[in-house]
Amino acid sequence: MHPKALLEACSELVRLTLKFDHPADAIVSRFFRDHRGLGPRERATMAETVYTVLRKKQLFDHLAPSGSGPKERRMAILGFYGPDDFLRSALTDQEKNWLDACQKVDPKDLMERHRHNLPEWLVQPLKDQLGAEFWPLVESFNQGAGLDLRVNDFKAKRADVQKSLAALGIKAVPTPYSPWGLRIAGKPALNKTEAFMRGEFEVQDEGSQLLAMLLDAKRSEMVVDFCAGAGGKTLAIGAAMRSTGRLYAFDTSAGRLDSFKPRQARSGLSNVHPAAIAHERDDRVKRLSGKIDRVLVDAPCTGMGTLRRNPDLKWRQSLEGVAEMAAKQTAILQSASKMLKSGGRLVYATCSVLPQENEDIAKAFSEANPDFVALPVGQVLTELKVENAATLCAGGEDGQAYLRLWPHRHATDGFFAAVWQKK
Ligand SMILES: C[S@@+](CC[C@H](N)C(=O)[O-])C[C@H]1O[C@@H](n2cnc3c(N)ncnc32)[C@H](O)[C@@H]1O
Repeated sequence: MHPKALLEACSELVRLTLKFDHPADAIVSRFFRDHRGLGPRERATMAETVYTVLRKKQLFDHLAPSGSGPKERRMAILGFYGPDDFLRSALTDQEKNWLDACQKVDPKDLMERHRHNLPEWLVQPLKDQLGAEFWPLVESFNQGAGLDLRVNDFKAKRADVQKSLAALGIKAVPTPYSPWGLRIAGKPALNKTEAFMRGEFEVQDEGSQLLAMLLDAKRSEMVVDFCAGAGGKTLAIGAAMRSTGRLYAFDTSAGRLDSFKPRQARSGLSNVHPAAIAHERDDRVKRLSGKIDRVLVDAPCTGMGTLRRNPDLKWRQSLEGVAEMAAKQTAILQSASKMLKSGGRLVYATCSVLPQENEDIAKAFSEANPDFVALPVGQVLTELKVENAATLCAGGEDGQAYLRLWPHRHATDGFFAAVWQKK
């Protein structure tokens, strides 16, 4: 594609995503579906350009007014993902001069908000938790996420999947904490590989794998994945149960559960029972009251731990949104906990880094439910033989109360988990 046409296409996609009326990944996928003639390289340039604009929006909003032409074009120029000379061949002389001036700006001369590119309401809670580590976190949010796989150990061994990928020239190394994980170099296409089609692995962040591990589901148990979505963690739990017992995958979104079907078929698991529920007090939930061994609540959340992948979320969320989410999380956790039998395990998890969705919810649950004993996550992970478990945790007197994963520390998304046992 001619550089001018590619820059135009990037500008159009930037215009569409900056409306913030739908998630950026959905807008990008739809655009590519509607423009089937775009090749893989053009798609990669366009997607990365859009994501750079979303990551650095505050800085680009600051630099754009000194340029000319439509704003989305100026944003696309600033965020363009590709060689500088290729970009410049698409620009007018005026634009080239403006870009020169922008590229000469010394970051040290910028205001803090133009360097961290985060909404104000998100800055203080992060600084309060991280202190000087706030800037390494900002850096990692701007770098994009890596690619992790979870080997389906019901079907294959991690070392064998690693070998079969190596035979295709795909470099994979074991993840540091999850015994099921492989970390892939680069972003190779994996879903056409035979190992994938045989159901030997799924793409899953190492952090998500650790959340599923915390449930520690065993053969022949009755288990509920309360917010199963497209079933990423359901598959990990079902494999841990060796396809025995009963694993209910609940979600209020029938559409998400539908996307689980092909994944379940590949996985070879026959113990999973997906079911759409109307809300957390659905009759299906009530019927299981006191009957379940383990419940995972992978709660809907603001996704503020996933800004490496979903940078648009920070612009589509607000403090009011966080408060609404917290009310929903409290209600879901309370309702889901009713299903547990005596001695059963409850895991509450989010992919948020905000205490309002994490520690605050967990503490309030513990206070309101004295029949649930909080288990220190550091101890649970150590029992599961996860290496350096203590470094994955925070909170409580010894810093071991909760799972607390951070992109800049653990190379995972930001995750939280709390674990309880019902008396
Ligand atoms: C964080 S996502 C789950 C991701 C999923 N566990 C996975 O590993 O792929 C949260 C899910 O909660 C679902 N949800 C929202 N409200 C719910 C409710 N009241 N009861 C059950 N699920 C709900 C959403 O549809 C969404 O799929």
